[in-house]
Amino acid sequence: MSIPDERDLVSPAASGHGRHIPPASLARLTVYLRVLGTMMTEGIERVSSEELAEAAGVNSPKLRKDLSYLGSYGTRGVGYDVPYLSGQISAALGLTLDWRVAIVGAGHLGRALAGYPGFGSRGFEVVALFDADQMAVGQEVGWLRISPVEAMESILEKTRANMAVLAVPAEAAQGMCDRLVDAGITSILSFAPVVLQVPAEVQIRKVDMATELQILAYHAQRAQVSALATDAQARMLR
Ligand SMILES: NC(=O)c1ccc[n+]([C@@H]2O[C@H](COP(=O)([O-])OP(=O)(O)OC[C@H]3O[C@@H](n4cnc5c(N)ncnc54)[C@H](O)[C@@H]3O)[C@@H](O)[C@H]2O)c1
Repeated sequence: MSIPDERDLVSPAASGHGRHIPPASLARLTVYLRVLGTMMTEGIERVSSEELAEAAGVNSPKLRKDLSYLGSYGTRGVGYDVPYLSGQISAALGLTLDWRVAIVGAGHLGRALAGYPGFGSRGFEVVALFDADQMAVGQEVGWLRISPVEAMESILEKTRANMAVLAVPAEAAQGMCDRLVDAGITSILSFAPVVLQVPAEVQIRKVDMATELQILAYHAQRAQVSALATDAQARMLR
């Protein structure tokens, strides 16, 4: 993901509890939600913060801090009610809303996203897929048919899309973003490697795998340096 900024924070209204949720906590909340979902399918009704933290791969003080943003503190000795906590996180993340996603750009990425069956169970229904290439228009991807971008506004209205994913080349991204905004879309996820300008009321997130890889490389290099330093220290003490 791109470097977090103010826009990466959930608005007080969206958090449902009047507090901003920092981006790192927000990311972990989605992990807790997935873990709680698995617990519910296994019929688990209560979970301690230690158990939930372990299943999510975090420490329990961090988990308790994250959940405190929702006003959820659990009950000492009893833990958290699994379905209730899951509902609370879903509400804070806005997942109780009906998210209907349109994908703009049906190339490698757009088709892979449109064909992925895992979004529905996480609350996101892909309702339309657009492309500017007449050769692509009409082709089927999963259960969707690629629509011509010329008809985007009317199809967005007809499908009641309220979220969009931009998977077009960088040079087409701002123009398509403007059209989405003009059509009333206020939540946009962009894969295009450009900075997009949107009005303040529009939420935009950028997915940048190259940035993620650079961050990963930085941490891997730090871990290597620190392992070498520990080695050298151990040799000196021998
Ligand atoms: N963030 C990441 O990690 C990541 C990874 C891969 C690709 N990307 C970016 O995602 C975008 C898509 O990548 P891809 O590999 O799918 O490219 P692609 O060339 O396979 O697909 C792009 C598609 O967009 C269509 N298109 C062009 N202009 C359009 C317009 N105005 N309206 C609608 N459709 C239009 C093209 O016809 C094509 O089908 C690119 O900007 C790429 O740089 C980002």
